[in-house]
Amino acid sequence: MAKQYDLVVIGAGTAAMVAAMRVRAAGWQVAVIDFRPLGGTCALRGCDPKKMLIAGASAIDHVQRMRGNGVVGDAHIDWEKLMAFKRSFTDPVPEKNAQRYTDKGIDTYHGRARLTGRNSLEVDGEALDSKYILLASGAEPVKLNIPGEEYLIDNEGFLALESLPRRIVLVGGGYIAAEFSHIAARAGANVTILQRGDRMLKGFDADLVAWLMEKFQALGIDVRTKTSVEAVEKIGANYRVHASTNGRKVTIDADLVVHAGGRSPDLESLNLVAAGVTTKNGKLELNDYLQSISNPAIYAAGDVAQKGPPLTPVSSHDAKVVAENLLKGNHQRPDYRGVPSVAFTIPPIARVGLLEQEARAQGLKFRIQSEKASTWFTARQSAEPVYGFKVLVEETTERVLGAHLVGPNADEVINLFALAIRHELTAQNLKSTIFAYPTGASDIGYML
Ligand SMILES: Cc1cc2nc3c(=O)[nH]c(=O)nc-3n(C[C@H](O)[C@H](O)[C@H](O)COP(=O)(O)OP(=O)(O)OC[C@H]3O[C@@H](n4cnc5c(N)ncnc54)[C@H](O)[C@@H]3O)c2cc1C
Ligand SMILES: NC(=O)c1ccc[n+]([C@@H]2O[C@H](COP(=O)([O-])OP(=O)(O)OC[C@H]3O[C@@H](n4cnc5c(N)ncnc54)[C@H](O)[C@@H]3O)[C@@H](O)[C@H]2O)c1
Repeated sequence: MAKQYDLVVIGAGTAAMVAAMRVRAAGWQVAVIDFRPLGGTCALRGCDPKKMLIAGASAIDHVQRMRGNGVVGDAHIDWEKLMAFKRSFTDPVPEKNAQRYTDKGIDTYHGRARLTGRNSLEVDGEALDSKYILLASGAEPVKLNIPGEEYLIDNEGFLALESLPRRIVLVGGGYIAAEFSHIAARAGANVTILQRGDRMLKGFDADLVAWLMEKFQALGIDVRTKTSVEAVEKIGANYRVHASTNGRKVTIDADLVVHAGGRSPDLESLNLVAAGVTTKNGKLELNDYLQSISNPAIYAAGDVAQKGPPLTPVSSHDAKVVAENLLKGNHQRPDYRGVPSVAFTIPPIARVGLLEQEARAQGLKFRIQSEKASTWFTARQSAEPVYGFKVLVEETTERVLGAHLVGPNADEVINLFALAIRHELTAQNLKSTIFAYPTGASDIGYML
């Protein structure tokens, strides 16, 4: 007979952990399933390991910026040891997660879950029945549908490299290409980015991205935009990447080719049809409560839901909403106002709220304060000329509509703008706040 649960969660990442813990705390019988080690993308293959490597790359960058300013001597990355530093965080994650689930009385299953009916699924030959099922299965690298696709490694492979090849090609020009290129270049690799779009980091403000590109150039990262990768060929131990740029064919030789061409949920492997869960244009059809419109027993949260931006804090927020709705009936809707996003280049670039073109498209009346602030004290004291901002303030209400930052502290200061947007603070509220000096936040008053 199938084992019975109140909630079975497919996936064991951020969304799964948050939802499972909350529902279990109310006494429900809960299970989580993952075919990978417990922990999810962020902790094992994304945000956290990436940031451990960025720590090494940042140290190199800081030394290089301060060279000639009182810092002497060389610093370089020992990739093997930097990887060991990364593993000091990632290796214990699955065991710690397993322990947390066990301590709370949540069952864990290892294997790929497939839905078998409206309230049932199977994992590794074992049948489970559940009153509710939460899809928290995240996203996977998209199929590029190019010959030689099998030669590319993805984020998981890159973040586990035991040695760093000399010539690296990144396919795509979004978050992953930006971050991985900054790590690899500072560790001594020759990096080429092949980006189909006409610029990198299309989710960020175009002016600020242009300022950041100076850093890519200084690092010797070869960024080729309007360049679409069409095939990857294996030649001996190496690769030849075939691309087209403005109709012209080009080839680039590499020791490693990395997939940075986008991620989307793998809905197919879930066998949604068996559970009567409908999709539209590659997305689950969900109501405002993150519940399937065709099967009320099924909810979704995080990257797989594709309701908010595919970021860790959004997965966590979705999961809290779903847990509330499961425990007390549908009453909470996700609220994605003021979700900040950072690409952890060195220096970082950040955004929250609306881009300039989005605010214009909405017909909003707003003023823009923007400056490349290379001469400001924040830039000077960190010897980092890439520093600038663009802030949009609504004319009638004085609300902050959007904030865009690049340079030192952008990854932290953006959170203050997020606070302002989410809680509808005015520009004057921010301006009149007394921030510690000299910190990144103490520049905010001059950005409004
Ligand atoms: C390289 C990289 C860097 C990133 N950096 C950041 C960052 O700095 N900040 C940020 O906010 N976000 C970042 N992200 C995004 C962030 O990692 C994700 O938004 C977040 O982890 C999604 O969490 P989730 O719980 O929705 O899914 P996941 O954490 O992806 O968990 C889903 C789990 O489901 C499992 N699964 C899938 N299908 C099945 C199945 N059929 N059966 C069983 N298990 C299944 C998968 O193995 C996976 O472990 C990054 C992503 C990547 C790839
Ligand atoms: N710091 C962060 O928050 C962070 C970091 C990494 C990843 N992520 C998450 O992971 C997701 C995936 O990141 P990503 O960088 O892979 O995707 P992305 O969507 O940011 O960028 C992918 C880019 O690849 C290009 N591309 C696709 N196919 C191509 C081809 N054949 N040739 C050339 N270019 C091609 C696309 O035009 C696009 O600009 C992001 O949406 C983000 O939410 C977040």
